[in-house]
Amino acid sequence: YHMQVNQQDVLDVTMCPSEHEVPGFSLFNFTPRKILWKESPCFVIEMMKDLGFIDTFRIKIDTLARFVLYVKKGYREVPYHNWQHAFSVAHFAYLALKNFQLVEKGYLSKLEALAYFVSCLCHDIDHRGTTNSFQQQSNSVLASLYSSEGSVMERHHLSQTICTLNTEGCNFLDSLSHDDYVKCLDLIKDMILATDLASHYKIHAKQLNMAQEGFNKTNAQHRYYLASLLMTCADLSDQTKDWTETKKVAQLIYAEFFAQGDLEKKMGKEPANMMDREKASIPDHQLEFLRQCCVCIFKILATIFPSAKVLVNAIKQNILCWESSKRIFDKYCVEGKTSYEVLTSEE
Ligand SMILES: Cc1nc2ccc(C(=O)NCC(C)C)cc2n2c(-c3cc(OC(C)(C)C)ccc3Cl)nnc12
Ligand SMILES: [Mg+2]
Ligand SMILES: [Zn+2]
Repeated sequence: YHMQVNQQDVLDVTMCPSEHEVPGFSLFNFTPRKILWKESPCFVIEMMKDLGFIDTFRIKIDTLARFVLYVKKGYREVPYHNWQHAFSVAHFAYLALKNFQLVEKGYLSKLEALAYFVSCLCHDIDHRGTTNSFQQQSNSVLASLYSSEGSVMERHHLSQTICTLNTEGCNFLDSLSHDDYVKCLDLIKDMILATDLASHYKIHAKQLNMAQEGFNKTNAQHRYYLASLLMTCADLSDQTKDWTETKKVAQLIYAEFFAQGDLEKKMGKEPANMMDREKASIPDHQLEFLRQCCVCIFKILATIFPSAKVLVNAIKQNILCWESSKRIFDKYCVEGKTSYEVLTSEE
């Protein structure tokens, strides 16, 4: 596991000009996918500087730069679960930390805030563009490693994160006290494992009544539920942006899902409808996912942080857009086009 990151790349990132004042960068409606690939490592450093992590944890910039470059290289060029997804998820963590004032108001400790941002950046490292159930079905190496504990992919993302930290010259956490270091890795473990959809469904009800009871900062369970909620919100943050962004992201997600479905057919398996490019009805599936999964999660967030109401409204706006585009899909699908052809053709 020694992909080379060359010294010049590290220097470029450490010297990145701080005049990265992109208008609206710290607003919820900013779309991080517009940041250039080449410049994204610089923006990660800028965000961490802005969040005060560099000073608080005495982080060496060249070590951090090397870590970020290795993490970026650790992502594969799959349609959705790539570095651009990781960067956009970390950007949402930055927005949440700043706009909800998570540390200032005592919702997260400084260490939890650092763990949250780093977990978002690393939460899908080395994703292959296939689901946990596909790991079992295909008897992948990862399934043999982790299927007894579940959350197969998430355990792999965690292990890749630890490996990257232990790579020569990459451990930017090495100035933390021993206790803080152990605590930080524990938090990263909980946070990355929280991004497994199955884990989310297990604790969703508990997160709901935590929000209704009122978040209690001294309750360790509440702090765990909040950290998990912040991870899933970050992972789904594409859905809180404008319709053009949401539609673009849907094209990427289904490119991945249908590639898996094609693989499953080659393996003689029957893919789920959602993975089958011939059978999937994208608007219906997205409407279900937004109504069943996204809206609920962000409503809980908005119960704790009223300023997150704008995110719920953005998702509701996207639901309306999927409903109106459903009529167009239905018309074209009658003419024999697949859902995906309509999604990728209509401008
Ligand atoms: C736009 C959008 N549509 C989706 C439609 C279906 C599914 C899906 O996995 N269905 C279950 C089947 C595969 C067994 C996920 C979707 N999805 C996610 C997503 C969220 C995840 O997990 C958290 C963050 C915990 C919810 C984990 C992975 C992914 Cl890809 N992100 N955006 C989307
Ligand atoms: Mg994931
Ligand atoms: Zn993700």
